[in-house]
Amino acid sequence: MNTTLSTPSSAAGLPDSGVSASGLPVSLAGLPFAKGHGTGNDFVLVADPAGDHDFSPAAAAAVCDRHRGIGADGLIRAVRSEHLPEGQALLQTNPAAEWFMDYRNSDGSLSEMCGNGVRVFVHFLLAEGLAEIGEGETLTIGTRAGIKTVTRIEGGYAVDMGPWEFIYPDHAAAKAMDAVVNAGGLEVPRPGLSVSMGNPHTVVALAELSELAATDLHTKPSVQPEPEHGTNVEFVVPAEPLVVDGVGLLTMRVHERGVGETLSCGTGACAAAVAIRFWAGRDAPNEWAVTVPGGVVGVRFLTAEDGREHVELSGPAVLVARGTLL
Ligand SMILES: N[C@@H](CCC[C@H](N)C(=O)O)C(=O)O
Repeated sequence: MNTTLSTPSSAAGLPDSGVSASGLPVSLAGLPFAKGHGTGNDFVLVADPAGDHDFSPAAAAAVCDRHRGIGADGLIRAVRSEHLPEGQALLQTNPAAEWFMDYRNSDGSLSEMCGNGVRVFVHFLLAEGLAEIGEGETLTIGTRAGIKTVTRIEGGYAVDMGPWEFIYPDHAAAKAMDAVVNAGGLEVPRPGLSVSMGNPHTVVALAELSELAATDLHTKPSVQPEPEHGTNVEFVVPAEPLVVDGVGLLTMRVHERGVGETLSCGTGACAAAVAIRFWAGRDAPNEWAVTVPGGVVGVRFLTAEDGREHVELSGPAVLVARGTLL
């Protein structure tokens, strides 16, 4: 007997209208990309100088899919600021911000900022010949969290992330915590502190590395109250002793908004240092080393030219591959 299976064209790998066999919009077919990471936080990077290739949330999610796409924690598009409304607004205050980092999480959602991403973004611009800086020189980058200055340093990049803020200033200052956080593997819910690094974070301190290892981040931790647009959640263990040679030592795992658990989060490392420094009090250091599953990033608190306290994030940036979207 002859049996014929009826298969929808998309499942057979045949394109639906407007979608190529890869599942991406046909308009993106042929677009070159690079793959890179910063301490294991990985990104697909696309150069789109004239802003011709805006990715829909679905297209970004398809590219970042680890089974059916290239696979990444986020998609980064390099666009000349003049071609995006957000970029044009930044150019009014700082004409040096030629390039804009258009960042999407792996679920396709936009984020204001990505600390590991902006280092890899600058590394990508240099590798593509779209910008040129030597060691000790800086590049001014537009992001949805404002302008960031990135300095090329030995072994990587240092980013002036700007000032940090409490998300609930009155509550945080009065009670030293402003959220209750629960996650699988924790015996009881924990107090958290909500910190903005341009994007939202909720930081929880744990006492032991064994407790950190037992925390289940396969599902999204519950955060009450949760910031309006969601939050990234950092679980942090301060070292014992906390400070060695003037540097505060932290170990962190993170559940990222729009992604899930990642090997590293630069803005999260900054938020973790902000919270632990706040809890530790007056004698806490200004320099921190934050160990994440994917490596170590540095965080420093500096008084900037504007007289405000800024956070500086430093770490490596690596490109691992180039290819073409089909
Ligand atoms: N991994 C990033 C943060 C990426 C954005 C985040 N998931 C959000 O939605 O805010 C980093 O290195 O900072």
